[in-house]
Amino acid sequence: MAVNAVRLPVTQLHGVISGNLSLTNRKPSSVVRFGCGSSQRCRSISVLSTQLEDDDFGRDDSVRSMEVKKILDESPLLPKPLSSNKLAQSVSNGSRVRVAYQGVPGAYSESAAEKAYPNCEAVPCEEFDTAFEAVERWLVDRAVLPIENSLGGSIHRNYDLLLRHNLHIVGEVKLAVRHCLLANHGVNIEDLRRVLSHPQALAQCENTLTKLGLVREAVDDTAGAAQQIAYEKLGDAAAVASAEAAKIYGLNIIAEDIQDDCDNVTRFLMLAREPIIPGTNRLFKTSIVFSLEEGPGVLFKALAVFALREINLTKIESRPLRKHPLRASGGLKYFDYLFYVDFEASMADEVAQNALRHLEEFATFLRVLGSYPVDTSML
Ligand SMILES: O=C(O)C(=O)C[C@]1(C(=O)O)C=C[C@@H](O)C=C1
Repeated sequence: MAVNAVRLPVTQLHGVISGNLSLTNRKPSSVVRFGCGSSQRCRSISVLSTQLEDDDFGRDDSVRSMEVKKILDESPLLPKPLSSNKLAQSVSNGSRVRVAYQGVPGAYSESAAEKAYPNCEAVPCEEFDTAFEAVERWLVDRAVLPIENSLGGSIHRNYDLLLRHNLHIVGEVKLAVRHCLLANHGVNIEDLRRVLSHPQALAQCENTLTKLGLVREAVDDTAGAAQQIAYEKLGDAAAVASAEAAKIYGLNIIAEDIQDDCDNVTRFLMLAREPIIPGTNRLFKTSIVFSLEEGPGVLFKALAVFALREINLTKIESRPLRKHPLRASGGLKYFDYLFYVDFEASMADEVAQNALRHLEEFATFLRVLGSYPVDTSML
C-alpha cells in the first residue's frame, strides 16, 4: 500500500492543563473542553461550523488558515493537545482520573480511555512520548497506548515505547473499531481523490480504499484527519475515522463500517507510574520482555518455562535490540532480539513467580511490564 506521509511542522505548542490556548498549524485544535459532556461538545462544534460556513473551497490557503487560527485563538472552548514544551507549565487538578492519549478528540484512543475509566478526563497529546511524559511528571494519572489490532497485527513502534519509558501496564481494553468515510457536506464519493487517516486505520480499510481508487495520506490520528478535512474545507479528500469524529468536526458520513472485516478490534494498554497489586480474584494477564543468549533451542527453553507449568501464552512479539542490533559469533553475525510475551497468570500466582525465576536463570535481561486484569468484555 502506498502511504504518503503528511507531516506539517509544529509552529507553536499548546497549554492544556494551564488553560492557555495557543495554536499549532499541524493540528488546528480540538473542539472539546476537558471534561465537558456531549451537549457542550455539540455547542462548541456549532460555534465553529457557523464561523467557518462562509468559507469556500477556492479560497487562498494562507488566508483560510489565518482565519481558522483567529477563530481558534478566540474560542474559550477549545483545548489543545499537550506537547512536551508545555508539560512543565501544567498542573494536575487531581479530581477525576486523567488519562493522556495521542491524538485529538474523536480518536479511538480517547474512546479506549473512556471505556477503561468511565467519566475520566481524557487529555489529548500530540505525541505518544508526551503522553508518557505527562504520566511520569504526575500531570495525568494514566496513558493509553494502542498495541495490537485484529486486522493489522502488532503496533511495533508502541512496543518499543514500553521499554523506553518506565511506566507499568495496569490494564487493557479491547475496543471494536468501526471506521467511517467522512467528508465535508456537499462532497460526494465521486469527488474524492485522496483519503487521510492514521496508517493503522488505512491498513484496516485496505480493500474498500483500493476499490474506491483513493490515494492514501498518513496523518497522526484518525480524528486529526477528520479535523483537517473540516478546517481546510477539503473537497477532494475524505477521512477514515469514527462516527464520533464526524459529529465533533461536523462532517458527513459517506460510508459506514468500511474496515476489511466486521470484527475489527484494537487492544489498548493502560499505563501508570506504579504497578497495581496483582490479585487472584479474577483473570489476570502478565506482560514481560526479555532477551536471550544466541544458541540452538534457547527460545524453546524460554517458552518451556511457561509450558511446563501449564501457563497459557496469549501473545509473543520480537523486536530488534536497538543498542546491540547485531551480535558476532563464530564469524557469523546474528540479529539480537527482545521478546515480548503476555501470559495468562497473575504475578500473585506462585506458578507465575516460579516461571519467571526459572526464566531469569538464563535470560540476559528480564523486565515485568505489568500484571493486570484481562478485558473480558469481548468474550
Ligand atoms: O488514530 C486513532 O484514532 C487512534 O486512536 C490510533 C489507532 C492505532 O494506533 O491503531 C487506534 C485504533 C485504530 O486501530 C486506529 C488507529
